[in-house]
Amino acid sequence: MISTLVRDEQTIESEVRVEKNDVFQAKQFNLWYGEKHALKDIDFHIAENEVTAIIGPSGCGKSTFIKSLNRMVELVPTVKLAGELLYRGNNILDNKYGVEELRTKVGMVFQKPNPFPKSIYENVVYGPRIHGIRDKKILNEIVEKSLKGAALWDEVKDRLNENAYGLSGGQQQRLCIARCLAIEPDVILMDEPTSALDPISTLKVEELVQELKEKFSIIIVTHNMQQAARISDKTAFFLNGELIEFNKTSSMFSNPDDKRTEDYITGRFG
Ligand SMILES: Nc1ncnc2c1ncn2[C@@H]1O[C@H](COP(=O)(O)OP(=O)(O)OP(=O)(O)O)[C@@H](O)[C@H]1O
Repeated sequence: MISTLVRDEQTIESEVRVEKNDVFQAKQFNLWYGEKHALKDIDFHIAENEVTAIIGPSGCGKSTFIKSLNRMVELVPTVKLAGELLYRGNNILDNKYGVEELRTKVGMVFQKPNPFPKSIYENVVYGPRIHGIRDKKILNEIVEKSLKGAALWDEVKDRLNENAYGLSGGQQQRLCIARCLAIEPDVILMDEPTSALDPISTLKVEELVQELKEKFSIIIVTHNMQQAARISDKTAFFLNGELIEFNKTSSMFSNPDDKRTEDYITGRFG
């Protein structure tokens, strides 16, 4: 009987902890904005080549959490951090860890498309140029590969020198994804990337996310629970700065472990 229980426990554990490497692990991670305790004792692991969705009501700490993963959150002067955030096994909160290097590995796409007021071409080569790539042939290859990766190439290949502001909102967001791919990241953070897009553009970005996870690990904040259910492998539910539940998306949406998760996903609050 005992051995059955032990085996069952292991099976439950392995449901989430499948045999893949973790890209990120949070260990007792805490964050304060001044006196405001915005993230509380977060223990969490994010597997590679998966889509991890972060859901929860407004103000629960979703954006704060993903902005911690590339240390962007530290741009807020009042921020205090405690605990550990491991990227590929190294604690990124360690003073010795280079933020620049981290940001070449962990790219980010924001809620509102934010292309630079430059040509489509210049937007994509911006990051590689900063990293010292000058060879025109290599830059051209990066542009084609990144735009293809972001499912935008066919729509823009004949207008690469036009200003990015001339693209539609959905195209601009895919350009921002291409700009992110151009630095060859390992992880892509997406903070509500479709909330400013129409349904067709949203669908394109969702399909793209499914393709991108073959090569990258994706962490996506979304207010849209149907979207989390459609595109993610695992889902984390945050509430008031706490990680309430983290599970396979199919399990969380069909049979949540915690009553608060159930209340949220069935629309009783939020
Ligand atoms: N720069 C800041 N200074 C002070 N408090 C902040 C700051 N940014 C966020 N907060 C607070 O931290 C908490 C978490 O905010 P966060 O933006 O991470 O929530 P969220 O879940 O992403 O919300 P939303 O879904 O509305 O974007 C909130 O109470 C918010 O008011």
